[in-house]
Amino acid sequence: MGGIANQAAEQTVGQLSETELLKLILPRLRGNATALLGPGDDAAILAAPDGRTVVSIDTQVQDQDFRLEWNNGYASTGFDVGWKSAAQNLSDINAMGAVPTGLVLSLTMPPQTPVSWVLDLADGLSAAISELGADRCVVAGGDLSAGAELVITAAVLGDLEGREAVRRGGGAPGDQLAVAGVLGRAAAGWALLEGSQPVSSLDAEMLALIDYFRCPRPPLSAGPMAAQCGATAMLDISDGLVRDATRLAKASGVQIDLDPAALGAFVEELQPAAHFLKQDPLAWVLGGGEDHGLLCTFAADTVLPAGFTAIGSVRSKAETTIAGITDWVTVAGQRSSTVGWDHFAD
Ligand SMILES: Nc1ncnc2c1ncn2[C@@H]1O[C@H](COP(=O)(O)OP(=O)(O)O)[C@@H](O)[C@H]1O
Ligand SMILES: Cc1ncc(C[n+]2csc(CCOP(=O)(O)OP(=O)(O)O)c2C)c(N)n1
Ligand SMILES: [Mg+2]
Repeated sequence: MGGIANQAAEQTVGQLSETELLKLILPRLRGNATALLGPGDDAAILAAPDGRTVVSIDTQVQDQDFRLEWNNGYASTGFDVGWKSAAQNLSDINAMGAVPTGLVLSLTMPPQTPVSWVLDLADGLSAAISELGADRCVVAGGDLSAGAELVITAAVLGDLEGREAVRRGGGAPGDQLAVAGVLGRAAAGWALLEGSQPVSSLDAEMLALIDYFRCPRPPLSAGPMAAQCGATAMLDISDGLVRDATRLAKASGVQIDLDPAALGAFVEELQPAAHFLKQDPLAWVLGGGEDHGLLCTFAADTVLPAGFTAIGSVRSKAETTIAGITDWVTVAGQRSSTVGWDHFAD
């Protein structure tokens, strides 16, 4: 069987039937006894012990979210894209205070895609689910199609385990603003990939930043823990700290001021890469998406759970507006020059 699989791995997806391709992919997708019915029928069946189901979906499109050839010579592997697909989806479940229970995967591929690239994608997806600690998450099924470019979509389900979900709109004046996970590393990695210095010339520290862009590590236990500790609002940072903090501020009707001193450790570790690329590391920390950290507000008297760092304050929108501050999010009271990622903006 291994011999046949190896032979197929040298082929392109256009040389196989859907059934043959699925036969190769399915054993690599993480299965789990918690699925009442896994891949193979018209739909899968998962248990929903809480009675409520949390659901989210995220897509990656070739040349919009990853490149098969980056400017610095690196080629995104199937593993990278599979890992990120899982990570970005699991992160949205985490950000509600829930635990991922199931994921479905849709792959649109040009016929010339190597089978080995797709199998690598299945391995990356499964590795992220395991290594990030989504122990209850099963890959329940998916879909295959052909198209002009690679499009990878995953939808994920989650279980609140009896907790209340933490939404974006519960932040209140006087709350502490805190973050779990990292800020700016994926943006630095992305800048290196788009830069003109060949990947072969980068040192280990810079390669580690590219690794973080390729395979982000959302802090998956932090969401349920924050929910348990009474987080008043929460979301994951996918499009950049300032943009996502603005979403939280608008939903909560509050004004957020970020403390640059509290962001210092995140900025500091990016200094060598920033120096190398002649870019501003604070812009990566404020505007960089794709790290999938968690941004939370907690009441002033809440002891921050392990893994969270205070990075700013939450004020009354009405009061700050009267004081002449029009922005939902400021940095040390000033307008941020960095806004973050938007697929439809330039
Ligand atoms: N095409 C769509 N149809 C319906 N709802 C959408 C669509 N795109 C985004 N949304 C919803 O808008 C909200 C914001 O989306 P998005 O910014 O992608 O969330 P996130 O950054 O958490 O992944 C989410 O609740 C999402 O479900
Ligand atoms: C080729 C390429 N260009 C640009 C980017 C940068 N980028 C793409 S999506 C994104 C933000 C997060 O993705 P999105 O689909 O908005 O996730 P969501 O907010 O829906 O979770 C960023 C910073 C990239 N990863 N690859
Ligand atoms: Mg999100």
